[in-house]
Amino acid sequence: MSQTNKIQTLGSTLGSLVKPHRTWALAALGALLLGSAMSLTMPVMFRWLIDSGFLAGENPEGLNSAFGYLLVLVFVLAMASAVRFYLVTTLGERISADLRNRVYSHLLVQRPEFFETLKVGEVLSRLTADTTLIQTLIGSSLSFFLRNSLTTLGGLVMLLLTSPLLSGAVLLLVLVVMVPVVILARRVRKLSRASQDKLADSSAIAQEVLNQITTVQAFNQEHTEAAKFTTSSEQTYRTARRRTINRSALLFVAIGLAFAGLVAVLWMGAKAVASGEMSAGELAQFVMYAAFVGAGFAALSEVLGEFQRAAGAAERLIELLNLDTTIHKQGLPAPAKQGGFLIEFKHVDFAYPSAPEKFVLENFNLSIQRGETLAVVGPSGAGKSTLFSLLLRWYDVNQGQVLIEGQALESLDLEQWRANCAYVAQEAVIFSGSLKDNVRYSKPDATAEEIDKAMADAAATQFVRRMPDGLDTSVGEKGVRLSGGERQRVSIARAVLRDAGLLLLDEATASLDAESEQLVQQAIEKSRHGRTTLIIAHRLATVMAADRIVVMNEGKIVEMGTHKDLMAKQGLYAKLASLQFIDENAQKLMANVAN
Ligand SMILES: Nc1ncnc2c1ncn2[C@@H]1O[C@H](COP(=O)(O)OP(=O)(O)OP(=O)(O)O)[C@@H](O)[C@H]1O
Repeated sequence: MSQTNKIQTLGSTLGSLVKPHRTWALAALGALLLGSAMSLTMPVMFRWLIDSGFLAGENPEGLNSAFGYLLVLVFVLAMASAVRFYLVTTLGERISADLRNRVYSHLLVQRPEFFETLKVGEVLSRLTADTTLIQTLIGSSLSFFLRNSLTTLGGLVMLLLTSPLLSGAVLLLVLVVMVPVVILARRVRKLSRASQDKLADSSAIAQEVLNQITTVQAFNQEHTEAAKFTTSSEQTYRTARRRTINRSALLFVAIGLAFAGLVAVLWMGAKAVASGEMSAGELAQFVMYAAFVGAGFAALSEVLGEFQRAAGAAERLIELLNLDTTIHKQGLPAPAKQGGFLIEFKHVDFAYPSAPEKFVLENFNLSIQRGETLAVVGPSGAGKSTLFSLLLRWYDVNQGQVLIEGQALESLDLEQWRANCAYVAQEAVIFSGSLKDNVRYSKPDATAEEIDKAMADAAATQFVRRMPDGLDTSVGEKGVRLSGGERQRVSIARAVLRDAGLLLLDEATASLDAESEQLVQQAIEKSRHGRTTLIIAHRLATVMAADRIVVMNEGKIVEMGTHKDLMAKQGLYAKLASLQFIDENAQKLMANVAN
């Protein structure tokens, strides 16, 4: 993006953010204008004081009222500044909260592929650090900039009115100061972006490691991980230092040149007073305005650095907000659940967007009847879970179609369609909160009876009874306080509670003991009536209970039929089944030995 485009996008983003709060922003602007006008009036007051005999001690009454006016001026200035500060800072907070909410809502509707390429830590850093920068920009830098621009501009006009010759000298000075400032500011901006990126990298590293802390500790990787983090944060530090060096240089140039010039102007002014070309009051007024202008430019150069950082942050946030990996959502009303759904995969080709060359499904065809329970088996990586990803529309097919009751899945209203699906992931997903919160995640308005029934169906009643606070027991982040099997039962209860027309179970019973598995099996058995159920399973017991079994290998269906048919075929299924039998026999043997 070119520099002008960047400023334009920053401007239009800021504009759209400020728009809903324009009354507030206008009030802030009013207070700012009033404050600046008061500041600019101050030197005139001083000139008047000096020239009307303040120095000579004449006219003591006039002196009293002049100081009285000055006091009023100071009071108005103080009030305007306080009001401006309140309005502007609050506006900054409001807008940064709006922006955070907007970015977060936008993130939540991104396709899963977005999160495959961008690390969660990085996203979080954008959500917090970058929005904070915008807050600083609106809540202080922008007002600082406006205030200083006004006093600088007003000061310049007043300088010209006071003494055109001396003003010429001051303007020359401004030009001399501006050139190095602009060059340095550009460098600061580049380094700012780099520094924010580096910070995001560090937080992405920390996020991943802290999420997997037990594995890190089990493999003694604490030192390696700490070293990785250190390397990353050292890079952040070095970039930040380079930025600070440049900003310091910026300050030196701006302040040094400005004040040196001021001294020169003062010298010229002193000579003018001595020769009677100027009154003492006029010189005082001139010097005050020149100080305004000098300090104004110095302040502007400083705030320019802030702008650059905020522009970097805004650029990244705009990038996020403009991302369009969202799924086209609106569409035809999804068909009503009438004893489940008729689902057809027709000539489906599919490759994950992150590996577009590798087709996970190729010319895949499958019809699933209304109310059918279909088991999907096959070796790891065969493409079983991918079928679920397509049915839940995390991804769309590359070729062919997925039809629901004869309608293309892509044409259906996504929210309505997903409301018809209940899904249990391969790895049970548990949120922090209570057991109850976790179960009713699928149906927030569920009654206590419905929750109890779902828990009972998922064979979870027993373990919940043993919990200190029953259903209100807090499970910890990601459910760390539950065992693997307990987590799985909670996520099954969640799916059962949804009472959806399509139930998708991805190895839902894998971490259950034999008894719980049997109980859940019975629950699935009970709940399969009136809905279409797809079960990905490795265990034979689960598979045998299905109406039909589909055997997949390398993205294709290689066999299909009942357990009996498939065993008779002596193909892949029979092979997988025999391995499973051996496995189960071995387990029984072990159990006998243990007893
Ligand atoms: N997000 C992804 N991006 C790229 N490739 C993926 C992604 N998810 C899965 N794959 C690949 O797609 C293929 C099928 O994966 P899938 O998860 O459907 O297999 P599966 O049959 O469910 O395996 P398992 O029994 O191990 O769960 C695998 O080769 C896998 O590496």
